[in-house]
Amino acid sequence: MMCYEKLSSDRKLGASIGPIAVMTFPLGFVFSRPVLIVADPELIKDMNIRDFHNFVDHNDVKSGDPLNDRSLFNLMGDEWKDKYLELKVKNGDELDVKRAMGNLTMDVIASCAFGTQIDVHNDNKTNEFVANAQQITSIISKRRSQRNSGKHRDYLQLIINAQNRSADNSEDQDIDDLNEHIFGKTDALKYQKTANVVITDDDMLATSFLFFVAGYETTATLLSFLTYELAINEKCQQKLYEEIKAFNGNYSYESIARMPYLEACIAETLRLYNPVSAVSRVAIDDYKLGNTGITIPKGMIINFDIESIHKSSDYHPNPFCWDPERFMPQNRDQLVSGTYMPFGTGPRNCVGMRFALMEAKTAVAHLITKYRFKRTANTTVPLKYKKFEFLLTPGGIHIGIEKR
Ligand code: HEM
Repeated sequence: MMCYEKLSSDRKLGASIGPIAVMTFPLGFVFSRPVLIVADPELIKDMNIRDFHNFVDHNDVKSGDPLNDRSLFNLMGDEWKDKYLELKVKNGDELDVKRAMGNLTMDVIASCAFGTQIDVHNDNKTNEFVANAQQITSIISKRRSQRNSGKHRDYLQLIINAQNRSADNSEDQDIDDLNEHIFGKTDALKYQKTANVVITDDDMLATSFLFFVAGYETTATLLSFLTYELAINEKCQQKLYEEIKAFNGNYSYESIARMPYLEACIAETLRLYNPVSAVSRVAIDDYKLGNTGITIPKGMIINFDIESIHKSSDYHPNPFCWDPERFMPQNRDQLVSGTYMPFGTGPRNCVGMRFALMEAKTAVAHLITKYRFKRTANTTVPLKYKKFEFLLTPGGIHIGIEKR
């Protein structure tokens, strides 16, 4: 098993400062406001679950552009809660791994979020969606430039029209009644009918944009790091292959849920290579920070330092070692509660978590059935990272691939 120090120097910060720190300029300031860094699992749990009501919002990074300001990430307080529920309810050659996985996750997000069938790998020159997405979704920028020109002729307009119709359309009522007949009445449905949430065109654009940005790169990164680890850890790859092969190509939702080693490989990859190193909140009111004697003033920005906790030997023995065994059912009782949160924690954690996990597991099941990944002379061990990226980004992952 390979074990080595993988943090790039700019991500080592939290690990070296202890569980709580107010950082000084320039590192600990966001737009001239001081930031409290918290890397204590108990405090993070308290603040994100028990006292969530005081830390509902992310740091306000409003720019005046509705595409940014109306995205789920930037909604505040009750507005966020309404939107959140809405989404919950609807809700042999060498391989350049990062590129291949990016192609795959772009196909998936284009299909699931935008209802558009594309094939990035084979059609990246002529396909309009791909061409636009490569410049960060010009579907949306095109719309922005045509803001006052009435209705648009694109997929987003279809969704907006459908939503507007549903307010007074009896067909939707029929679907709800049918569901109630089969499953019985639910509070969620009652809430949906009375909440009277208004979704504007800007809300839909912002959400589409965020789903693309949040759903494409993160999952591509997870798949890239996992493929890399499988290539350099042959025994783990073989164990995974044998587990998946036993399902004879049946990778239904139910089958995927019965693959503990696949689950463990993904969980361990998200521990060691969590794409999002920290998440932030803003204190709605003054707040006593556990038994530290510190009171956080209203309006202070807090950064929950996920990276330090994932890499702390206090919680994860041999933290720089990629070892899926720690997430196998028989070993899970050794995990310390609250020390694993690649998707954040509490009511405002990642809304796309289940989608991302199912996408990644299904992709790996299909890939590993057909291909074997191998370390080559060009495979960089240990990996190098790009600095100052928002997500943890490898400098380049090159591995060998051969048909089984
Ligand atoms: C491996 C894949 C992914 C990882 C590691 C990840 C991680 C995260 C994290 C850490 C947050 C911040 C949570 C917090 O503030 O507590 C977040 C938020 C979010 N993610 Fe993900 N994510 C992934 C995939 C996705 C996908 C596939 C989608 C959508 C299709 C998505 C949509 C979102 C949205 C909309 C938010 C903002 C939620 C809010 O503010 O209420 N993510 N994600």
